[in-house]
This record gives sequence, C-alpha cells and structure tokens, in this order.
Amino acid sequence: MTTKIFIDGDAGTTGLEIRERLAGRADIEIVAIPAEKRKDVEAKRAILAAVEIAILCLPDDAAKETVALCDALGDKAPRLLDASTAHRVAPGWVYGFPELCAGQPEAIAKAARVANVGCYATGSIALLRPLVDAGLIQPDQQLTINAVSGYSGGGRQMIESYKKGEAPAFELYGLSLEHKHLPEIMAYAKLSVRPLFVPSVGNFRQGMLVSIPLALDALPGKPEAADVEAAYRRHYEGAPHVRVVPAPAAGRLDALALNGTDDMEVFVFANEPRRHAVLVARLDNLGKGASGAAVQNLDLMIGGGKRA
Ligand SMILES: NC(=O)C1=CN([C@@H]2O[C@H](COP(=O)(O)OP(=O)(O)OC[C@H]3O[C@@H](n4cnc5c(N)ncnc54)[C@H](OP(=O)(O)O)[C@@H]3O)[C@@H](O)[C@H]2O)C=CC1
Ligand SMILES: CC(=O)N[C@@H](CCC(=O)OP(=O)(O)O)C(=O)O
Repeated sequence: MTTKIFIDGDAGTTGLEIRERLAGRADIEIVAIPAEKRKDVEAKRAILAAVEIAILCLPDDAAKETVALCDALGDKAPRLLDASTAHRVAPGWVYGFPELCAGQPEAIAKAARVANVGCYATGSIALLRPLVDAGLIQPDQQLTINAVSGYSGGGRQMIESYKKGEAPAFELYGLSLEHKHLPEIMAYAKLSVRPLFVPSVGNFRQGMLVSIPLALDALPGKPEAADVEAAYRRHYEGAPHVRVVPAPAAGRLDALALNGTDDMEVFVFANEPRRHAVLVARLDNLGKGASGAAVQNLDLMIGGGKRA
C-alpha cells in the first residue's frame, strides 16, 4: 500500500531535499503540483483533499495559509508535517523531535499535525533536555547557546547572496536577541529562563555546530563532565540518528563532518581541573536539522496509521 504525499514548497531548499530522500520509495506516491500552479490556491486545495499527508516546506506565512486551507477541508484534510517555524509551540501540534523524551515517537506516529523541529533547536534541545530531565541543569539556569550554520539555513535568498559573492565569510546575526528559535528551545528543553542565543553563519553551504559553555560548579550537585556524558548516553541509547561521541583530544570540531547524513553527534568537551565544559551538537542543518528529520517524522506518521 502506498501513502499519497504532497510537498508544498517542493521547489525550495528543504522541499527539494525531502523530495530527493523520498525518490524511489515504493511505499510513497508523491502527488506533485505543476510548477506554474505551485502558489495557486485552488490547485493546492484539490491536491490537499486528495492526499493523506502534506509536508509544508514554506515560509511561515505561506504555511499558515496552507493550514487554513486544510482547516476548511474538515474531514478531507490531510495530516500535516510542517517544516516551518509557524506551529512549533502551537496548541494541537505535536513537536517533531522523536528523541525528545520517552513516548515522543508514539505521539508523532499518531498525530494529525506535526511541527518539524528547527535546525538550531535540534542541537540546542538535544544538548539541554536530557540534562534538565536528569536534574543536572536547573530550568532557571542562565545559559548561553552559541551556534554556526551553513548558509543554506537561510533558504533561497541567502543561498543566492552567497553564490553571488555578496555575503561575508562569517557573521554573527540575531544580535537583537529575539531569534525565532527561542520559544521552541525554551518550551521543549523545559527552561524557565530565556537563554542567550548567538547564532552565526559561515561561507559554507551546509553543516552546523551548536555549543553551550558550562561552569560545572554552577550546576546542581557540581557534577563531573563524565556525569554529563553518562546522562547523554542513557538518554540516547538505541537512538538511530543520535550518537554520543567521546570529545576529540585535539579539542577541535569540523562543522561539516556530518554533511549529507541525517545524524547528529553529541560531545562533552571538558577541562576538569578548571571545572569548565562545553557541550556540542554537530549536525547537517539540511539533514537532521530539516529534511532528514522530516523524513524521520514522516516514517513515524506512516507507520502510525490513521490520525489520532
Ligand atoms: N533551510 C534550512 O536549513 C531549514 C529551513 N526550515 C524551514 O523550512 C521552511 C522552508 O525553508 P527553506 O526551504 O530553507 O526556504 P526556501 O526559501 O529555500 O524555500 C521556500 C519555498 O517556498 C516557496 N513558496 C513561497 N510561498 C509559497 C506558496 N504560497 N506556495 C507554494 N510555495 C511557496 C518559495 O518559492 P519562491 O522562492 O518563488 O517564493 C520557495 O521555493 C522555512 O519555514 C524554514 O524556516 C527548517 C529547518 C531548516
Ligand atoms: C542561517 C540562517 O539564517 N538560519 C535560519 C534558521 C533556519 C530556519 O529558518 O530554519 P528553522 O527555523 O526552521 O530551523 C535563521 O536563523 O533564521
């Protein structure tokens, strides 16, 4: 049996990558919209009524428009997997991060509407939630999250500006400290105090590092770095796409090392005599940070049968 799927926004960066990952799958029939009609509301409505799952790879406003079309379809509406930021903390949506906690894969499998996790949020929540759950970080701990992304994270417009040679080699951005990923990071890492988030973008197409410096003596119980790594090992045991990797002794990490994969690596770098540690997540922003995660969620949704 095949599942009929529509990728709304299949010409964009995330949509194209999802299409490539699904090409050749016998269990999936992609129902495509003609290129000249991809923003035509009537054409979209007809396809939405004819498919079982729609994957939204659109800017936030366009994603909200497609959701409104689905709301109007009532019982004929497809299940939704939204890659945009629009619904990540919205009521009625399940957060599409299977490794979040026990029971999350089952919740995704049964959900009518799944909000695919954001790229920076993937690394940030992967580093923080297991430690909050283990009592090693307090929800009200003041934290700083530093991150670097490849320029594909900015979608078509940023890709074009890098390809034209108009963009800097490296820049910090989001320095108004109102970044769109913070609400989901706070909600799903269970933080009550807003972290400082300092994203940056480099002149490479894809690849991401998210890092969180920690003074171990400021944590409850003053743990050793080995306790932190052990908490990750417990949390990610058996997770097919997340690995806890011993920190390289050289103390360096290449942001591009997981490009082309749908995996994420978690590291704990530490200097015990100084009681300092740096938590790092490495991923491909287009893989585990976007399209790879979407396919992981889609597979759970297909396996999960009809909507809950
Ligand atoms: N790139 C990344 O690393 C990640 C992106 N995301 C999210 O995924 C979503 C898509 O991002 P991304 O793929 O990077 O962006 P892109 O700009 O590369 O792609 C968006 C696509 O949507 C199309 N589009 C815009 N409006 C409509 C509409 N009304 N109907 C149909 N198509 C439309 C655009 O066409 P046109 O250009 O002609 O307007 C474009 O092809 C965003 O919400 C983003 O936050 C999530 C995780 C990571
Ligand atoms: C480099 C860059 O501009 N990155 C984007 C994040 C990518 C994105 O929009 O995706 P998600 O929010 O869905 O992960 C940004 O900071 O807004």
